[in-house]
Amino acid sequence: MNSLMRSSVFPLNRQNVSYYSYPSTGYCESDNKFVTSLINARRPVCCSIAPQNLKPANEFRTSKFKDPSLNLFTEDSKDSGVLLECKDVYKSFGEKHILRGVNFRIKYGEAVGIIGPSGTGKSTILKIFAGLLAPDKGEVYIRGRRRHGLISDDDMSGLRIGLVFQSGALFDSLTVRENVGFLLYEHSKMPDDEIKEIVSETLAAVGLKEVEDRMPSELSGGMKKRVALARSIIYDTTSKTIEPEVLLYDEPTAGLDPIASTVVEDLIRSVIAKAKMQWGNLERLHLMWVVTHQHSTIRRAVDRLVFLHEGKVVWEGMTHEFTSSTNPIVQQFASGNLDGPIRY
Ligand SMILES: Nc1ncnc2c1ncn2[C@@H]1O[C@H](COP(=O)(O)OP(=O)(O)OP(=O)(O)O)[C@@H](O)[C@H]1O
Repeated sequence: MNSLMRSSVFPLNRQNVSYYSYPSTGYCESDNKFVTSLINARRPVCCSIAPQNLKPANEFRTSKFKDPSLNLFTEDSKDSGVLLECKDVYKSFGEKHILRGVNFRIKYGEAVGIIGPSGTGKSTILKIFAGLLAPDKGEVYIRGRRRHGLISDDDMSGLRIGLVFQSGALFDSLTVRENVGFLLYEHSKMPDDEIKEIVSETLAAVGLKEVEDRMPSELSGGMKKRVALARSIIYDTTSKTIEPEVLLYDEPTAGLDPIASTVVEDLIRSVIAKAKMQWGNLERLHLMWVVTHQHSTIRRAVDRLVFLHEGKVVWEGMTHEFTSSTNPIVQQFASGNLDGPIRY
């Protein structure tokens, strides 16, 4: 199959790419800048394709960047296995002060969930990680290297990040097969037959069969979500590098029935298990970050939780500590009680 970007169904140019690929729900000025940067880089958008040229960690640290301040390190996180660090991060949208001094660290190989009341800024943090939004104040360090602003062509030499949006963000004009196999059609040397087979296997893994030739508009919301998940976990069997190294999921199970949720939760888990089996450790699959409200997802898919409330991290702990926490905010959230510090 020819490149989808050059095909008649997906002719990639500045005028039409955002129509074809930009998530159909919502608009964000900063996201649009990101889209533009990716268009310039001739990369697909909604998969949040991250940088292709991964360098080994030691080489990475000595890389030269246009902005000299990018070479700043946090001394203590440089060699302590910390992959990602947020230091006193603030973000407002107009008069709405969403993040008000967020601090946390995530180590290599962790499966972390971020939870908290609706509208508290969970997706905003995820977008800051992915480079779709820039913090107003504070510092974000990735592998000990300070990042300023958004992902751009110049500083895309960091991690490969796969982001599954809440909306699924499928390419409306491509079939399910083309959506799921997008990266492989565009960037791998795999023959079409093989891609077709892997796409069907990956779809089957998320509980979808015989949907390959459908268009996204012919799918239910839950099916779209699973197609997006399939797209995030499909990988090039001929490549030695992991694509992606960081998986960010925004509400991967919201709107799914309980059984479909379990399928997705186990699948998220299995990405980690697969990396462990294949490479013996998790050093290469760096991080899974899941934004969720679902208790089942908290229990099944992640090891550690970060609780965000009123723009700050108010609790961090292992998943099994969540229900026994004595923190009144966590207790109220876990029980769904109307009385307590969280007010709606
Ligand atoms: N691009 C934007 N422009 C303006 N306001 C925004 C933008 N993105 C988010 N917001 C606002 O910021 C707040 C936090 O949004 P966010 O999506 O991060 O919350 P959340 O914790 O993920 O919520 P939920 O659990 O309901 O998905 C909301 O009030 C939202 O309306």
